[in-house]
Amino acid sequence: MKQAWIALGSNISPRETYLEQAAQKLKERPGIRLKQVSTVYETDPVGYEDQDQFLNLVVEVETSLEPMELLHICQNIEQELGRERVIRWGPRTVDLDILLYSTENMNVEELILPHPRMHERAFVLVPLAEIAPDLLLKGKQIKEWLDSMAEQDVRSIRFWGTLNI
Ligand SMILES: Nc1ncnc2c1ncn2[C@@H]1O[C@H](COP(=O)(O)OP(=O)(O)OP(=O)(O)O)[C@@H](O)[C@H]1O
Ligand SMILES: Nc1nc2c(c(=O)[nH]1)N=C(CO)CN2
Repeated sequence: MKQAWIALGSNISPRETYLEQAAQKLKERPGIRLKQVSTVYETDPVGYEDQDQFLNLVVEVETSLEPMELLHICQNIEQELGRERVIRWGPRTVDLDILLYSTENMNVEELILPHPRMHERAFVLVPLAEIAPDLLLKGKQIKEWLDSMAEQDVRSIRFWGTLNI
């Protein structure tokens, strides 16, 4: 069994329903156990700013699947929930990004681990620090990555609530 952390995001209504369905689907897939679910945060869009606000959270799973199998499950759930790729970093019903898979380092186009942009995204670090503050990313704890972020970026991540799963 391996541990993995997955970031979920949605900015198309009904955001919380998409997130709940995605988490539920993850939970029901063979080879995946949902171990922890962070609270949900409302966040300003990063990258492509002319779009609605996101709801974001992070989950920890225990899995017998290989990294690429886990990626394909995530992509399959995105498809089932109607995700369309139109604009890079644009609106989405649901997005599931694998942040970390155990201590695995991978660098193929289809799957980069750890996720290459996770350390610069407050919408990832805030929920991840809540469920895994001591987890190491490039030799540094998640709570230390968060401490080194600009205060205004961290303050823009607003507590929203919890998922019903
Ligand atoms: N760690 C990873 N988790 C999920 N997808 C990844 C990862 N590494 C590489 N990819 C690849 O990235 C491609 C683009 O994914 P996606 O459209 O979800 O990007 P995005 O979420 O909009 O942007 P970002 O990658 O910056 O989070 C996918 O085809 C996928 O194969
Ligand atoms: N606030 C926020 N911004 C984003 C998000 C996201 O989940 N939340 N996802 C992106 C691509 O992964 C790009 N920008």
